[in-house]
Amino acid sequence: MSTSTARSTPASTLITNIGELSTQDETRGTGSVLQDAAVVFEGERISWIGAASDAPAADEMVDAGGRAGLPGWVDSHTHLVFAGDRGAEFEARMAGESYAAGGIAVTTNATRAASDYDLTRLLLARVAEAAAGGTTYLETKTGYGLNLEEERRHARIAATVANQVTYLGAHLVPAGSDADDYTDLVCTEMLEAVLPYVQWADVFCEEGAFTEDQSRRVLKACRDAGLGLRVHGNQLGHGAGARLAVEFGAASVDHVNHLTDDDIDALAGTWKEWNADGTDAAARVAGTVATCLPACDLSTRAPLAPARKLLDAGVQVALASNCNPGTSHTSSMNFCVATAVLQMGLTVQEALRAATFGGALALRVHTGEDRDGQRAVGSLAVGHRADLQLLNAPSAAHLAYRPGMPLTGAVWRAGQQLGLPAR
Ligand SMILES: N=CN[C@@H](CCC(=O)O)C(=O)O
Ligand SMILES: [Zn+2]
Repeated sequence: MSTSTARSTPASTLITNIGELSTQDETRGTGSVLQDAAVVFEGERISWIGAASDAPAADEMVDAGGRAGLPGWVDSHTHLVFAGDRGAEFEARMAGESYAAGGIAVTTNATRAASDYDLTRLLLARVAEAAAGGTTYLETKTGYGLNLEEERRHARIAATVANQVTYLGAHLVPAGSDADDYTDLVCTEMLEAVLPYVQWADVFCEEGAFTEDQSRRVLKACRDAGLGLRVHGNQLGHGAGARLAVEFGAASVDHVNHLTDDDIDALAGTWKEWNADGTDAAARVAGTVATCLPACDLSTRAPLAPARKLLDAGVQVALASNCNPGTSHTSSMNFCVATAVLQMGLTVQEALRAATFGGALALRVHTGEDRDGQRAVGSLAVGHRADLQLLNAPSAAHLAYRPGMPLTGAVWRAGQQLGLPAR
């Protein structure tokens, strides 16, 4: 992600006197939360982590003053390439209307009418807003273009700003199109047009959007084209989304509000090897992450996704903002974490993990180098990307203990401290 708010970077930075450091580093096991800790960055990478009393010297020293530190948020599900406003639709929903996929068309009209300049400006502003809230790595999607030229344009613009881009041509069948003809287009020329810009493909498998059969065609064509897969599924009702995600080895199924026990078992099955005793942490093969979107659940008055049940079944969970103008007009991961703790039954550390390591797992950047040659994100360990946030609080529990308070105190992305808006 690039914004103009980054400050110049010293060769090395020591952040010391961190009262509580939630590393989310799996290899530390139960010792992943350090007290009185310090971290050293060299360029974009973490070069040292440990007790503040043992910390080496660095070119620059930041005294955290006992505040809490944690990885930057990894937001693995957003729709930030859009223009227009759907506040009236939201207000009608709060007055009793229910959410339907058809609202997507309103944003499609407004987005098609926006220039490249305006869409880029809007996207940059949204990414900067997310970064000011502690998000240091994010995915975004196409899906408001819904014709070949517009989907290509949105993918191209997204790729200039987001860390990873997902092709969601199969978001809605545009008005006046035959569903099967449109699905064919998504699977052929449109797919070819977006390929230079995207790493992932997604399909909205839901009543009012794409059927199981159409979704299967999209997933197959996109997999054959070499894209990683994800699915918008089980948002509005019990559907085929989670099942298809497992069948196709998708990296995530997102929303998951309406899951049967069989769906949960199928998702858990993809994590069997990961969860087996004695598997080396670095060598484990990731399964299908269940991505929960609490801000969306609240904004659509949907039943909250069963994050607790999923975790208890052994499924890896991510929390993401789903920032979009229809169902979740917020990029606040602090809000998602607070909701997951207060309403979805997660512990503080489980929610932090889902919003950092879980998102990285869903984007397959939890370990090693990502597709752009960048480093692992979502956890703090030597060699990982230096993405860290300090809270204006002594512990991360304050995110849920003081919900809605402006707790993001300082953010580093790839070793660069971001200039946060003054309060
Ligand atoms: N569910 C499908 N897509 C978006 C909503 C899109 C819209 O209504 O504009 C979502 O993830 O919630
Ligand atoms: Zn979405």
